[in-house]
Amino acid sequence: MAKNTMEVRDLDFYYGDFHALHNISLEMPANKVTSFIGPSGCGKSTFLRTLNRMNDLIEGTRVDGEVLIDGKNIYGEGIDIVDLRKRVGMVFQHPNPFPKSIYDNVAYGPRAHGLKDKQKLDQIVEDSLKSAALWDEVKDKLDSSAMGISGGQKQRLCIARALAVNPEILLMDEPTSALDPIATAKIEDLIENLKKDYTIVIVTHSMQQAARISDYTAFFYMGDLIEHGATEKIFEKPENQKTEDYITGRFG
Ligand SMILES: Nc1ncnc2c1ncn2[C@@H]1O[C@H](COP(=O)(O)OP(=O)(O)OP(=O)(O)O)[C@@H](O)[C@H]1O
Repeated sequence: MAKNTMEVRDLDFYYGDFHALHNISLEMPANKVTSFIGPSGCGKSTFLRTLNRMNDLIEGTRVDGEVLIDGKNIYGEGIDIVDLRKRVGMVFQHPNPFPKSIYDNVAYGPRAHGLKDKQKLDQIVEDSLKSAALWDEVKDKLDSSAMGISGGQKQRLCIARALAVNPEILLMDEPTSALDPIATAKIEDLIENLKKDYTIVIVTHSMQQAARISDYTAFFYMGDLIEHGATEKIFEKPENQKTEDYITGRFG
């Protein structure tokens, strides 16, 4: 398996008695973008959250099956959740910077992991903001509040914050759905660039977005993974009738 490839095997997920995901198996290759699409409630976000154990925070949930990173099961014995969330970063639908300065938002993770050296922190903040294509816009106001920048800038700041702890995999849950088309285009360009260094998994409501930015697409329906494969194949020659109905707008 290539480094930082994520592979899910026979995964079932339950919210109490509700069986939300049924026997999902899927590989998300390194240095590629994999998109999850499907109608509302089909389980895309739930599945994304199983990939860094965010669902553990919801009471009464249960997971069966395996999620492997470089062959190691994140639900197996001896997994350190703090270390896992460092390796598998997450960006949410609504940009959620902390009510702190731009600098402190990005430095937050490295500091939480014990880094105190100012020079090293400065470098990480600069590198992360550059990687998130935000540096030029904020380099002269790093001490200003993160609450005072635009929505698109906030989302790139959240991406910088995720990158600052040096993850291997980046999960994004509808990262542009709260943004205007220009801010969306910037984030899409950024994703395209980031895949050189990271494995990227994104939930999107926009089929156009999935078609534009992803190498692989997985279509979910009512808790089942119906079909997955190369994005062009899914959009141009789907094998399953449900996939075809969805991408041609017949439902959802
Ligand atoms: N915390 C929860 N407790 C119980 N059921 C939940 C919870 N979160 C989601 N569900 C249910 O699990 C199923 C999958 O939801 P999920 O949010 O993963 O779907 P989705 O495809 O991401 O939807 P959307 O596109 O609307 O965000 C739905 O039936 C939903 O009602």
